[in-house]
Amino acid sequence: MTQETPRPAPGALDVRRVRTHHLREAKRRGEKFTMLTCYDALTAAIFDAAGVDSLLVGDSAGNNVLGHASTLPVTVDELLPMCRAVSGSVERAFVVVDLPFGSYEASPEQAVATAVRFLKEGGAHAVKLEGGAWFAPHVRAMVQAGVPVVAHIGFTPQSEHALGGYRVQGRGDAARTLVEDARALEAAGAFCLVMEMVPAEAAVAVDAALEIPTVGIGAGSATTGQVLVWQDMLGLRRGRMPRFVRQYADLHGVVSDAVGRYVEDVRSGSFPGPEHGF
Ligand SMILES: Nc1nc(=O)c2c([nH]1)NC[C@@H]1CN(c3ccc(C(=O)N[C@@H](CCC(=O)O)C(=O)O)cc3)CN21
Ligand SMILES: CC(C)C(=O)C(=O)O
Ligand SMILES: [Mg+2]
Repeated sequence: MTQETPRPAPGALDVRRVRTHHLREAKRRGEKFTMLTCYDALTAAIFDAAGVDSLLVGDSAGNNVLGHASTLPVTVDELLPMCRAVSGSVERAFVVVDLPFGSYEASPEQAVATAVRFLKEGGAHAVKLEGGAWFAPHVRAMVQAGVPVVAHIGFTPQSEHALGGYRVQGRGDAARTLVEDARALEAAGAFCLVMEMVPAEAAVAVDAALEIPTVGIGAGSATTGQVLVWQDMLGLRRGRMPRFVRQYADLHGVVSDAVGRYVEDVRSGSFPGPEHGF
């Protein structure tokens, strides 16, 4: 006796091109979505084809591409070409770019001007900014200009010196402040909200207080989306991993071995072989 496998109803993210309303729809339907950082064309094409729903051209490029100790030195002019490379290499994924430190804080006008550059010159589909309720006017101005905005609260790396280092935010009573900030950012028009390094219970409270989907990094499993820095989850980056990372591959090992063999082969004269010549 054969039984027909029931075909699952297509999910909210079962689409040819991911858009803001699909991410919102995912939350309503209780479905999850994925986000990975991405800074170049080749990884963008791989992640897009592998089914990642959203790519973040993060200012974490400061640490992971440009060789800085933090995200603070990253500029718009550095992030723009990476953004263009990523947005030009995806067919399906939704591309979000970080507004770099110093490129939006001064005024809603400054935020609009920078965001417009990222959509116009970088091909981004949305921008992300770090901070709470005090940036509601900036969010509103960008949304009015036609820019989809992702908010980012909890540990906000651009404020590491103000926050006193890389620490969990929203412990105890501070969870209420996170909820208030999130509500203000949603009311200002943000369509999505990232929470970084907050206790799982605080993330549950924030997510429950919002209509818009939340994305977590070190924020437990209640958020609709999850985001990781790709060099962390694929084991390319050396050093101690943050607690919130699950490592899915050892690219550092793969690349070290391969490059080591190339060096050996050239030194020994075994590469290039006759088949590599003309
Ligand atoms: N490679 C990389 N991964 C990231 O996740 C990341 C960046 N770079 N650059 C920008 C920000 C900075 N972020 C980070 C980086 C490190 C920790 C970290 O080391 N956390 C430790 C200590 C936490 C604590 O002391 O409470 C951890 O174990 O999670 C956290 C957030 C997240 N972002
Ligand atoms: C860690 C994520 C959320 C980020 O902002 C980045 O990669 O820059
Ligand atoms: Mg960032």
